[in-house]
Amino acid sequence: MRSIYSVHPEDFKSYQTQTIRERFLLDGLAQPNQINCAYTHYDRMIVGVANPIDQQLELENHPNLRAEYFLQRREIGIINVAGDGLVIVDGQTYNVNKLDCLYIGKGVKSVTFASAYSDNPAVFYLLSCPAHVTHSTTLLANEDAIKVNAGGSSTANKRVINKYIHADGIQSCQLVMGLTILSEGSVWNTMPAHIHDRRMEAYFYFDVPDGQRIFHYMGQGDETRHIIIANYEAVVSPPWSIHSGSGTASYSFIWGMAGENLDYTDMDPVNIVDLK
Ligand SMILES: O=C[C@H](O)[C@@H](O)CC(=O)C(=O)O
Ligand SMILES: [Zn+2]
Repeated sequence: MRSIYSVHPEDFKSYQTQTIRERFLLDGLAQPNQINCAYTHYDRMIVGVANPIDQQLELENHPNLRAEYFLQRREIGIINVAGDGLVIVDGQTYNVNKLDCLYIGKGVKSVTFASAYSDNPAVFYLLSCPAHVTHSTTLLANEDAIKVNAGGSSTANKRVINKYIHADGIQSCQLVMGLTILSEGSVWNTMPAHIHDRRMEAYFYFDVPDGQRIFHYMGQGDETRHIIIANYEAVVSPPWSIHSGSGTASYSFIWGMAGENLDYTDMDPVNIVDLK
């Protein structure tokens, strides 16, 4: 499992493209019949993708965790972004289809991923952070997620924010997770931008059309940089950084956070005119 270490904002100012990509971009996670995870030192969040095709994939323990099994001291949120999928949790099977979310609490010993159809396989995005108590394993279908309309077409940022794991949704220790779907013709996410020094965040872009890319902006509000991101790639946002993107076409992304609180709305906005 690849490790991503924390970066100081003063050091970040001197980074060129390649260093920004090495320190923050999580590419190559989605591989057929594999689970690939990265261990970040941002709130110890693990970011991963399980892409079962014609095999079941077991979430394996990792030496970094110094645990008896993956979820001994962790919780995990799972969102499927592709074909119909199954997640087997200590022997119980959950149907997790596109845009559905499954939360699994601390103490579960066995988590297995499978696709319902090998010719239209599931792609499960995973976020796992340390947990101190057990919250119930909970499946939330997309239609039952809280939806918030944001932005507008005149500013090319009309989108729907779907909240799954948060203070008023699926209960967790520190994980907050959901996804945002851009309307056709809208390309800007999270603009106006914000930071939240209390929580790290990771974005995972999906439904990016072939041949299109996302310009993802990061850095302190007056020292922004960008990296260009493809479908099924994730990017880590340090607590001091904005996280915002504009696509060359419409797209969707999963956001997820861990840290001090579970209040989705706890953000410190950066005015558009103050960005540099
Ligand atoms: O802290 C919250 C996150 O950055 C995202 O949920 C923002 C987002 O989905 C959007 O504005 O489109
Ligand atoms: Zn945020």
